[in-house]
Amino acid sequence: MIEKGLLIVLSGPSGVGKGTVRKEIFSQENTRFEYSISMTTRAPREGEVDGVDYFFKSREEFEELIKQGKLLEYAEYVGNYYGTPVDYVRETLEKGRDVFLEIEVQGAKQVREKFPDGLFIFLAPPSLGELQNRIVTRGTESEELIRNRMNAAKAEIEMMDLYDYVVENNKVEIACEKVNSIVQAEHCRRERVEKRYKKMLEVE
Ligand SMILES: Nc1nc2c(ncn2[C@@H]2O[C@H](COP(=O)(O)OP(=O)(O)O)[C@@H](O)[C@H]2O)c(=O)[nH]1
Ligand SMILES: Nc1ncnc2c1ncn2[C@@H]1O[C@H](COP(=O)(O)OP(=O)(O)O)[C@@H](O)[C@H]1O
Repeated sequence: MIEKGLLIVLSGPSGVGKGTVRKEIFSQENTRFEYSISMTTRAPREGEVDGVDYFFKSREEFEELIKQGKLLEYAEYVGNYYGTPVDYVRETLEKGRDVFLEIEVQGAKQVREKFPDGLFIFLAPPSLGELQNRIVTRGTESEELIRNRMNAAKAEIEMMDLYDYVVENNKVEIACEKVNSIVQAEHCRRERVEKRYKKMLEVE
């Protein structure tokens, strides 16, 4: 019986705009997803608040969380750990609410193994050239890191096949609309399956 919330995973290569799209979706008043705040060992940036943007942890604390099985997935990304708190995700889904994860591709692969029923959306760049432009204009990376990111991006783009949907992030508003439509369509599909299932049980 399908009665739990939907686990929505938005992923894609570094610099494609995952954070931008996620923030835009959550700034919309009618958003009904619950955003899962990640744990990280990276230092807070100016303006970031513990428990709002991330739960900021030391390396020791993070490794303890891994040991205790408190993370649904985790990955090391540019020298820092990032991970999703498993209890929050499971409890929120149990309440019938949709949970939204915005994570990099290694983590998304782990979630796919644990939640094959989740809805996996790959955010793709319009082109590799545009991806490089975005990483460069963001201005947070050195030249060497940009080269590393571009090499990693090619491998990340090949992982697109593991996803249910690919959304091109050309215009942020349009990418958000597409993500919202995909989620809505998935809910309708699941309701239909559930109705059919109930009917089948009535007949037996
Ligand atoms: N695997 C995994 N990746 C995460 C998690 N939270 C954030 N990320 C990803 O980590 C990467 C770096 O995030 P951040 O340091 O905030 O920098 P950003 O590149 O400005 O988004 C981004 O690709 C995020 O999508 C998480 O819980 N698990
Ligand atoms: N649709 C878009 N068009 C142009 N620039 C974008 C778009 N989406 C994001 N960006 C810019 O690209 C850069 C990377 O976006 P970001 O959200 O940090 O990516 P990610 O979280 O995937 O690493 C940022 O400077 C952001 O403003």
